[in-house]
Amino acid sequence: MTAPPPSPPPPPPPPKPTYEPATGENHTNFLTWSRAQGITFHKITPARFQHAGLGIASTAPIAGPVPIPGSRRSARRSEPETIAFTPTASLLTRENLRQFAPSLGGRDVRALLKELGTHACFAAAIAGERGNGANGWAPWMRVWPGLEEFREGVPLLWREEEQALLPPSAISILDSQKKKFGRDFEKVKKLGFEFTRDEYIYAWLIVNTRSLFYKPDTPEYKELTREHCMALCPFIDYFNHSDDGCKVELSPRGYTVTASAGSIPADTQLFVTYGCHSNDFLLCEYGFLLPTPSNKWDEVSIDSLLLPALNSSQRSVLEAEGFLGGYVFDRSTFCFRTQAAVRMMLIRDPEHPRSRARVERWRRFLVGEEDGERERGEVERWLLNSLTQLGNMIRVR
Ligand SMILES: C[S@@+](CC[C@H](N)C(=O)[O-])C[C@H]1O[C@@H](n2cnc3c(N)ncnc32)[C@H](O)[C@@H]1O
Repeated sequence: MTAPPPSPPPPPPPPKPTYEPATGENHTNFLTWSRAQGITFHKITPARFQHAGLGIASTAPIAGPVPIPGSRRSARRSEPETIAFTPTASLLTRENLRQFAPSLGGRDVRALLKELGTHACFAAAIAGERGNGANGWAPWMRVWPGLEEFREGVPLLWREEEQALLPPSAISILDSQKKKFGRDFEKVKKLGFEFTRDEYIYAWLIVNTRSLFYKPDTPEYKELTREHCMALCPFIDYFNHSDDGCKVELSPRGYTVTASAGSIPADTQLFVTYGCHSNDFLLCEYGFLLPTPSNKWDEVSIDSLLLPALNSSQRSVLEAEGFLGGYVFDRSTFCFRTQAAVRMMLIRDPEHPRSRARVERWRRFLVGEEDGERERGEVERWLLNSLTQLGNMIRVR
């Protein structure tokens, strides 16, 4: 008798998901609180991911807007499943600030919003309520990161010598953030709030990292500039960012999240998109970076190379045309502003009458009436040289 053939080896176990559902008491309480508020979520769970901290994972396949087979109109797509929904009444908005923050006491909330603006005012409300266990939104506040977690990622909280290691493009974002925070904290103190710097900066960063664009169709919001149109949104603020995330829609009922394209398999991290942001911006404003090739909005500022290379006459012509500063390159090309500046740099004295013809040609290039071929070689040499300089700076760091 011959021996039976050896049985095939068992199939390898499925790869272990790279997340653990967030099961701590604070998260469980928050989910119970959420359901009681009418917040709904399906086939997803808050989870901790390797390298990306807390976020949202799918626990089962989720249907997205897939093309309907046989449909004559190729644009017809199936209704996507609702992944998460947060009703308006649960948000932190300008309208319900008083309800959210009893600590504002007898203050005139309208006047406060006018004086401080939305960001600084929300931060004052949060700083005043964070320690209030009886606050109606307390279970939500308990799942937010703490100040120590912010210290790891957010440059605003780093020591000066750490901040100095950032590239110039990030330093300029950080500088404006420092100014904005400084102004807000000063105003808050003048209005008699007695927060420590740590208390206020924590709340200010919570607003900075967790707010959504919020512009309901009301007369008040028509008057507001974009930077003041924001709300904080329980549950939907669990979603991390990618450059291509789920769709988040605002209606008078609230915010709804659906898959933006195709369906989502189980055990996948779900993202939303915070905006078309470069890695410098994500790091300074949110405290994280996307891996380099995966951020389609990434760009590198070359202001620190280009601006010092312009003489005062070149700067003043560029300024007059609205082309001074804001020079970047992305994964495929240098921006048009850079073209404008480098081409201006080739005209040594643009305000002198003898340069008139060249400056006119430069202006025609700006409006697309001149192809710019004549200067192309010189422009490309300058740009190549600037890339080499940047490469050297990066290696030194
Ligand atoms: C609105 S919260 C998103 C959910 C979140 N992780 C939390 O703390 O609840 C925004 C923060 O999440 C983190 N974050 C968002 N997207 C990320 C990503 N793609 N990778 C790593 N961290 C991310 C950053 O710390 C950011 O400030």
